[in-house]
Amino acid sequence: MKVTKAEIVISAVQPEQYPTLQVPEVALIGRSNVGKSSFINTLIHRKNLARTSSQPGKTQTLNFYLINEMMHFVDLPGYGYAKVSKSKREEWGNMIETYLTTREQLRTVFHVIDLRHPPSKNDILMYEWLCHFDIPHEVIATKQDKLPKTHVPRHAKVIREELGMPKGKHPILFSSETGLGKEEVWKVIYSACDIRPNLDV
Ligand SMILES: Nc1nc2c(ncn2[C@@H]2O[C@H](COP(=O)(O)OP(=O)(O)OP(=O)(O)O)[C@@H](O)[C@H]2O)c(=O)[nH]1
Ligand SMILES: [Mg+2]
Repeated sequence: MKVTKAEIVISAVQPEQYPTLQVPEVALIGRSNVGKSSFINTLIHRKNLARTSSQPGKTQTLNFYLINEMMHFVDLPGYGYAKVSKSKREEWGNMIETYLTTREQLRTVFHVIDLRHPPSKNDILMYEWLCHFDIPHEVIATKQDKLPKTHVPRHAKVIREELGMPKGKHPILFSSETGLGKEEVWKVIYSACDIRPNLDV
């Protein structure tokens, strides 16, 4: 996709603040600091439109980005960051759950997991939760660039097995550093959102 226009629409905490524009949406979910905001920047070729940080807990609201005036990326706060207070974590959990279970124009969720490590307990719970609520989702195994190439297949297999992904499904290998997986992700978006690329990259 050639992204000619990308802008933040709103940082929302309440459903009343969600954009009213009727365009298909894809959302990013995953552990704090796993690389959700970086994933968005990589897909749209922007350095830091979605704010990133080496400190976990950077994204604290539901951030809606409008792309080419035809779709939204929705960046969600991360889960599983121990240093965030219990009440904040509950608040974020409710915010995420409300969005994921009520947003009609949500077409798919990218569930981002760190390829270097086996999925955490929270990763597994989130995966099961998405399956339980029948929310369309794809697993993204990111930070591929941080692993020696020969280790990649073994790590991808651990993620598949620990999550209990069904036969024929596999995590999409991704790197925000090298752009690996970008084309595969855009294909998922075209299909889920029923949009056509203006120009392939
Ligand atoms: N090497 C490498 N670093 C990455 C990759 N993706 C993200 N990072 C780094 O990981 C850190 C966290 O990235 P973010 O995109 O801010 O993570 P996040 O999931 O949005 O984090 P929260 O908003 O805190 O939940 C940053 O220092 C990024 O530069 C990747 O694919 N490869
Ligand atoms: Mg973030």
